[in-house]
Amino acid sequence: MGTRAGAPRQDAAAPPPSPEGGAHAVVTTGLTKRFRGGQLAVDGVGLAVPRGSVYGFLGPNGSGKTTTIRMLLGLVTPTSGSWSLLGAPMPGGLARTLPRVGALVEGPAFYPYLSGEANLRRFDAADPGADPRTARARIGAALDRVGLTAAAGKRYRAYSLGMRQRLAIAAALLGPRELLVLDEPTNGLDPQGTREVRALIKEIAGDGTTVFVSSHLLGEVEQMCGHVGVMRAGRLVAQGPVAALREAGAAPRLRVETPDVAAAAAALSRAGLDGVRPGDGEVTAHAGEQPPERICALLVGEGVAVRGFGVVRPTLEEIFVGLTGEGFDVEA
Ligand SMILES: Nc1ncnc2c1ncn2[C@@H]1O[C@H](COP(=O)(O)OP(=O)(O)OP(=O)(O)O)[C@@H](O)[C@H]1O
Repeated sequence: MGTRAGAPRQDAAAPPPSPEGGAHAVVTTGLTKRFRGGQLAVDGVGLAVPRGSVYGFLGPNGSGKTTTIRMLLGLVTPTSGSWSLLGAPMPGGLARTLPRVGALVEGPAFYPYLSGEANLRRFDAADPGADPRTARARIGAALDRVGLTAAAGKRYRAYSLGMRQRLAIAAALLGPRELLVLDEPTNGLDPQGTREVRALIKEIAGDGTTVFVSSHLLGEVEQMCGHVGVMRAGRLVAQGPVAALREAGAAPRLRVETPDVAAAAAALSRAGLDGVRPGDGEVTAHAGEQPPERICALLVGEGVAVRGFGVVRPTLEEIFVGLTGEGFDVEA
């Protein structure tokens, strides 16, 4: 989609160096929202979003992602807790900080009969903080950033789903942004549109912008994000680099295929292995410190018919299902 390839250009997404330091673009402490009526939507969430990261905010529908995002942007008042954006404590710093934050929470309503460019002009004109004198350059840069320069004059209704969503992201990039917050940006897109948006997010992150992106799709987060925060029923149940979560959650297990399930399970327990789980024609257990070949020899020595033997690591999906207690949609 892009015309990137290193050519110098005015880039709406490239942030200027931030005067406010700090290793994190977003920090929350005990962020909580209880709606009138008693619903505890977000419960003591402590986010730490490293600057420059693509941070996937992952959780099933209804787990509190949108409410958290709305609190970050000052659209919903937290019941308790505190937060900062780009190093500035909120909500006091909202007016000063929000111009450096692009957000796509509920997609902007675009006019079908206007071109993409004309839609952005209207959108920009409605922003009291946007300087009309620089509108043309900023709109041009945003369209370029999302790869819509060639289609700028085309009517919105003729845009594909992916182009429509890229235009919505362009609307969030009408100024230099240090942080881009996207709530389920690929929801409702076809596979091609999903690929376009995912590639765009990676490009924007490549410019140095921190991207905070929510999703209920594990596969999507795995493909796009270096960091992840996992929500379950309003609580943040895990957070960190994807690789570290994978490593921490992926304690290797021994898997023994055998018709003698009960005998194999008993032998593994006697050998001191934890987490022995008999299954259908197989037994698994935590691999522990003992060399697998010794365990295998021990099983054979005890007369267990070993048909297959191996060390397996849980997939990322299995780790997250363990964390959230429910299945994730892994399609992306
Ligand atoms: N304005 C509101 N008033 C009362 N309850 C609400 C309100 N907004 C959200 N909730 C509830 O808070 C919980 C969290 O919703 P939220 O939209 O934040 O979750 P989510 O993870 O973003 O899910 P989804 O992707 O489906 O929007 C849900 O149970 C929802 O019904």
